[in-house]
Amino acid sequence: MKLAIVGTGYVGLVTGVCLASIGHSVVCVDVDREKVAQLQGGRVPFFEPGLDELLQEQVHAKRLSFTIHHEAAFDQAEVIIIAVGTPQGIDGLPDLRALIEVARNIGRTVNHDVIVVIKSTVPVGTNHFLSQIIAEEQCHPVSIQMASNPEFLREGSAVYDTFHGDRIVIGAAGEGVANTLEALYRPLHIPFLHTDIRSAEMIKYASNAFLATKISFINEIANLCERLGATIEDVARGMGMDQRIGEKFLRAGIGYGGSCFPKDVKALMGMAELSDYTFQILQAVERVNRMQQLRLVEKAEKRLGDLRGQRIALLGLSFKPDTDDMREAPSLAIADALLKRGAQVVGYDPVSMENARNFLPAQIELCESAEQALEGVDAAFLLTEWIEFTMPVFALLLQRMKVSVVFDGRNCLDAPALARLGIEYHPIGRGIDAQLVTTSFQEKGREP
Ligand SMILES: NC(=O)c1ccc[n+]([C@@H]2O[C@H](COP(=O)([O-])OP(=O)(O)OC[C@H]3O[C@@H](n4cnc5c(N)ncnc54)[C@H](O)[C@@H]3O)[C@@H](O)[C@H]2O)c1
Ligand SMILES: O=c1ccn([C@@H]2O[C@H](COP(=O)(O)OP(=O)(O)O[C@H]3O[C@H](CO)[C@@H](O)[C@H](O)[C@H]3O)[C@@H](O)[C@H]2O)c(=O)[nH]1
Repeated sequence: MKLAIVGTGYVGLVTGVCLASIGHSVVCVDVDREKVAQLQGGRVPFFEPGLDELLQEQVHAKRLSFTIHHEAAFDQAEVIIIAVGTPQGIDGLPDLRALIEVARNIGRTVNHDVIVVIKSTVPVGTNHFLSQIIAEEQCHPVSIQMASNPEFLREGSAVYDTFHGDRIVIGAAGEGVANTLEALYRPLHIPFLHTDIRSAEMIKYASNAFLATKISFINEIANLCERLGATIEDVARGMGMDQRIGEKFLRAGIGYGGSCFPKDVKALMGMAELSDYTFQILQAVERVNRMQQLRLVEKAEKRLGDLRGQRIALLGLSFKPDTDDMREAPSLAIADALLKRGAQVVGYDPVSMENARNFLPAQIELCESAEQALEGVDAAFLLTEWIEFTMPVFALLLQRMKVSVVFDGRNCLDAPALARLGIEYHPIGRGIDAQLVTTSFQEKGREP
């Protein structure tokens, strides 16, 4: 099938490359000239495991090409997949300007029958809204049919997720459109779910909001484990073994970040508000997440006292491992809170140093290696569970650099190994002194 993909970000590029690899002929278009030039040169403009090799293979096989010209991409395309950004707008709802521009371009340019698929995450009703814009701009008497096909890939495992997704959701008004899209994705052997367009749009937000809820929930349980002398990993394992709960997304830590959860939770609350409905659970999910991002700072203040002048290393800056994406990374809120308290902050990330420079305040010293970042620090904060930090050799590095206190926001370090090396370790959600807990219950006149 001949496809045009609009937007070559994490979603558009991965989708384009993967669809080319199952035999489709794909032209990707983006307004960012520099990005397109890099892609034409065979280079992926961001870090995503496995994408470079696959991209080069598909370009070489002449199934994949890149352009800045919409008309060239749309020419002969049977399906146009839109994957441009929908960042958070001023009112909490997504900013749809890029999508509107693409819809206008489609209306003005397309001179043959086509299916337009919205893959970007968009508020319920956006497909309908965009189809009106296309119709208003339409210059040729052709059939332009819309479909919603939300994307569920995760950054850092985007290629794997595209080939091994749990479901492909196709929201369409007619059977013809749904059948064409099913044929497009059939080689992936992923189960399909056919719905109406609005339900497909809602599935995306409901899924992300539910996952964010799971994270805030387990983080609150972790906070309680600390106070009641339980261990969050054991608790999460015990919960996850119940298949109705499931083991995934129960990792406690310093909260969720990234370009999706924070923005999509806000958007769903915004949609609720516009419908005169208050989404109370999500208000709490957001509040808990904001609080959770600062847990390590609180712990450090409790342990080290006034943080003014104390030198603190932030290890891992991206919002999760295996990506260089810094959007809404917890490291940003943590760096900010430490600076406000007068700490001297240094940072290191194995991959996202270039992006980190653009996102973090200039006062933060960025280092070329973990070793450099750990030089003379009073404490280290582990913020992203990159594999290099979880290797046994990293604990030895901490010892060699004479780091005496470590606050682990991802519970990814080996506590007994650190104890053997004489390093004080503060993870999230592991109650350390159940005796204290008993005392406090008794003080309140209650037997635990
Ligand atoms: N990043 C993810 O993991 C992920 C996963 C699922 C869904 N989503 C959703 O998919 C959408 C895209 O996300 P992303 O992270 O890939 O965004 P991104 O910011 O990485 O990329 C968006 C791309 O669109 C391009 N663009 C903007 N206006 C354009 C136009 N008029 N014509 C052509 N290209 C244009 C930009 O230059 C950019 O390259 C968003 O709605 C997001 O919520 C993202
Ligand atoms: O148990 C967990 C799982 C995740 N996280 C955090 O949650 C955030 C998001 O992680 P993840 O979901 O793995 O990454 P994303 O790339 O943001 O992917 C989410 O957002 C995408 C964009 O909408 C969706 O497509 C994906 O299905 C959805 O998982 C990160 O900060 C993680 O550290 C936790 O704190 N605990």
